[in-house]
Amino acid sequence: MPVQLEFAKGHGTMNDFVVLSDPDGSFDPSPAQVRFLCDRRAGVGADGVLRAVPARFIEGWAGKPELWFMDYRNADGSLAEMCGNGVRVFLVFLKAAGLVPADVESVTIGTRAGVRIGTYLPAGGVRVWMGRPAVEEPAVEVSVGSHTWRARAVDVGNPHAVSVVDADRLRSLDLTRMPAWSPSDAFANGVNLEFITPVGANELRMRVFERGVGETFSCGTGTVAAASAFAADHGETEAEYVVHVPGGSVRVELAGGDAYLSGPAEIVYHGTIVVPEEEHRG
Ligand SMILES: N[C@@H](CCC[C@H](N)C(=O)O)C(=O)O
Repeated sequence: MPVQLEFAKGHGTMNDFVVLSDPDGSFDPSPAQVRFLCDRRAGVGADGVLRAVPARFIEGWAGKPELWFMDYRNADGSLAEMCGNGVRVFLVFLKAAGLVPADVESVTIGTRAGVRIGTYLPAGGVRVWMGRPAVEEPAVEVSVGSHTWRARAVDVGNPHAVSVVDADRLRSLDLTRMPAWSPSDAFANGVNLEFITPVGANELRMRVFERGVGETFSCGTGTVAAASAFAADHGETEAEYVVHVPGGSVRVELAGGDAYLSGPAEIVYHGTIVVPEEEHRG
């Protein structure tokens, strides 16, 4: 049966999401329903879906059952462990929807990568504790067209591979198709691919090809991966970077092995949509 849903549309540095409130765990969208919601022509249009659901409804969740869980899906219907821009938008949504007290300063949420803690910033936006990224030596290769770079694999709860490229190349990269990586079995579950170039003291510019989406205007976990890889290249463990992406800028702090991501997030409209049960294209 088709389902009528209320939704919010939000974004963080133009990485955009359909946000759903599901307090009684009654709407677990199928991959086809996620694809419909994210379809920019036939549906709402977004890079992913964020479902706010109490963690007790998530199979396998071993943490506190009363937490709000950010159930994230990519636009192609696949599940991902984490979404950095999504956490900020999720926190803004929780407050706007009255799902957390209006005067709360920080919220701990569940994700498939574990808990994350977001703090509302006085000037707007959210700062998120992003866990402890695991950075590998540059042992994989990533290719776009005829160009190949060594890349570091970085685990930010979800998988990333970060390549440093020169500024002209960054501008002209063709990310309309998924870049290739080698060895081909390096990322059994796929990977998000970041391309970065330094643009000033502690400033990076980044483009990204996201697993399950394609090129997006921003990827929060990707910016944390980029900062972590760049810091590792320079033997730094304590560092702070502004990362510029096509959709804006975010700040990444690395301190004692922990990473923090700060940036804007907003809900831009609300709506109602009837979601078909099955694939909507014939
Ligand atoms: N845009 C997100 C990352 C979303 C998940 C990613 N595509 C994956 O499959 O791991 C972010 O802001 O981190």
